Amino acid sequence: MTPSTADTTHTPQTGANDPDTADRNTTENDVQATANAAASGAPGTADVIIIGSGPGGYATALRAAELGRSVVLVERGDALGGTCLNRGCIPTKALITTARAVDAVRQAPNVGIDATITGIDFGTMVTYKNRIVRTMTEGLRGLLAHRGVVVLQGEATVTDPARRMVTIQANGGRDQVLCFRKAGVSESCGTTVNVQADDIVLATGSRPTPLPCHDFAGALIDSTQALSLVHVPATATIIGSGSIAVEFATIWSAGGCEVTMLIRHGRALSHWDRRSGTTLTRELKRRGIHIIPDTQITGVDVGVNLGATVHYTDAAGQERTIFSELALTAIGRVPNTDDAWCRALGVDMDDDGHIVTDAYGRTKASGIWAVGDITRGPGLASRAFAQGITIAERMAGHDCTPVDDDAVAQVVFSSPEAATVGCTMEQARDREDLDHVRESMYPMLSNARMLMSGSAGSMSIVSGERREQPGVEVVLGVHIVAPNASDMIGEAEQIIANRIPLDRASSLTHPHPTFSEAFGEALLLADGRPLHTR
Ligand SMILES: Cc1cc2nc3c(=O)[nH]c(=O)nc-3n(C[C@H](O)[C@H](O)[C@H](O)COP(=O)(O)OP(=O)(O)OC[C@H]3O[C@@H](n4cnc5c(N)ncnc54)[C@H](O)[C@@H]3O)c2cc1C
Ligand SMILES: NC(=O)c1ccc[n+]([C@@H]2O[C@H](COP(=O)([O-])OP(=O)(O)OC[C@H]3O[C@@H](n4cnc5c(N)ncnc54)[C@H](O)[C@@H]3O)[C@@H](O)[C@H]2O)c1
Repeated sequence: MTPSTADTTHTPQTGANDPDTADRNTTENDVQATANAAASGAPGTADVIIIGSGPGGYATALRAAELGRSVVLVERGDALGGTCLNRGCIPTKALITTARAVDAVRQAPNVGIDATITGIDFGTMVTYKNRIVRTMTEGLRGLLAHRGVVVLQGEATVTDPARRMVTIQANGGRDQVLCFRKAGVSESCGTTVNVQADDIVLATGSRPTPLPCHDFAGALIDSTQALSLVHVPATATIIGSGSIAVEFATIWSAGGCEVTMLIRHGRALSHWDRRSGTTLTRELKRRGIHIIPDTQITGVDVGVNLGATVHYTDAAGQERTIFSELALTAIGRVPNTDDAWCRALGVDMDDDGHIVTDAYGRTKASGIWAVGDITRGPGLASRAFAQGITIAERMAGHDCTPVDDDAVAQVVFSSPEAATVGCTMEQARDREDLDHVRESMYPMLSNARMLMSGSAGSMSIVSGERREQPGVEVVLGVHIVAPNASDMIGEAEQIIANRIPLDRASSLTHPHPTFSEAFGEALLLADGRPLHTR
């Protein structure tokens, strides 16, 4: 397996042999065989070709290669890892590390440390973020090479869906498609490369949604531009109240920026459970973030070096404006499925442009699969990883468990964190397959570690019975706001996804004294056996 070069000025060399496993040897032999074919001008072949190297694409590639399939992964960007590693999860969390440190210093006097913040060096924050990103993307390149995945750098299009032919063209100012078989070693392999595969996996990801009234321009920026800033803005307006809005409010506010959030509803995370949204909104305000609820954006004025003036109507219907150095639009993302070649694949798409698949990632078109943000469901790296594994195993003929979107946990890495999995009380009440739905609220400050943290929080558990299993109460949803919510939600996800009965889940111990103990106590409370609560 290797790509063929349409202009055969260069014969690709084979990668170094890695004798770790027999499967790897098979793959390397395929590489050699098709490299010879490529030299004679025949089309390159692979068992699987994947378009896009984000979490969905690279997880599929890693698992497919592990299962002994020959894999080509195509990425048009310079770095591997897609949005998550380069413009999403990793850089934001690297910057949030600073926000955590700021919180710790603010809390320091309460625990006997005389500490104040005399300045925040955003340049150092950016260097730190870039170093983390580089380490992760280079690590991914090394891992892919180790598994025998051939990486091509160029713009991919599916040119013949029926034959599963993908054409890769040099892009980004380069006149050659680059081929990586070893980490860090590239070979030029022509301006255009064709690869024919048994299976094509689409993993082209998503991009920020612009405001209906104004595209991104000047000081009206998206999250990618926000991550490229080399200074903290003095003032910023953030439009939206989802994960991106709340995380940038946390980062910039910690860096000394005066942040105003213009939100459509009465609370941040309005599509989450009410208690979490209300608690988090209060905590963000307590940290100095200005939140204006029930607004509707009517226009934005921007100009080079002139900042951004956002026009909106407030809760009373009054026309208002707010001026700031920057305005960040964070109102969701659109799937990258609008290219003509993608529309011509013969796959079904929903009204938002998401590709429709079955539970295993298979589209309507034979041999074409889709993974990650281009499919309908939570736009999360964690989900894309799990989908990628499922697709690779299904393509290899394995019997595997599909991803259950209803049991995918979401975390917002604010201060404090917010985390959710499963359904809210309102959603559970509306479902016809559930009976005896109820909600119990655990008072977070009765947990010792919560008390020590100096932060407020909330935790609620939604439970009920599934009609198919009457008499067995199970956990249906868990919603947490707490400094370590991201660590606690994993346990809740296991309990919900594996449908562990509430009486069994609540009988497990939790190390003492920990934040996770709060979840154990909340389960006991939900099961009608409260210990340290009334
Ligand atoms: C600011 C931000 C923070 C986030 N934080 C988190 C978080 O903390 N936790 C979490 O779980 N999720 C987070 N996410 C979401 C997460 O990043 C995405 O869900 C995830 O990256 C989706 O993976 P993907 O593989 O579907 O697509 P992407 O990661 O978008 O990757 C798609 C790749 O395909 C490439 N591509 C597209 N078209 C072509 C083509 N024609 N040829 C070649 N290559 C192509 C693109 O260059 C890109 O590299 C965050 C997102 C953002 C924006
Ligand atoms: N920690 C994480 O897991 C994390 C962090 C960042 C981003 N992400 C992912 O990235 C994607 C994008 O995040 P996001 O925060 O942009 O989207 P989101 O879907 O989380 O939130 C969008 C917000 O924008 C608001 N909104 C929508 N249209 C609007 C309009 N016209 N005017 C004003 N407000 C409007 C919505 O009410 C909502 O509050 C999501 O899929 C998210 O899961 C995840």
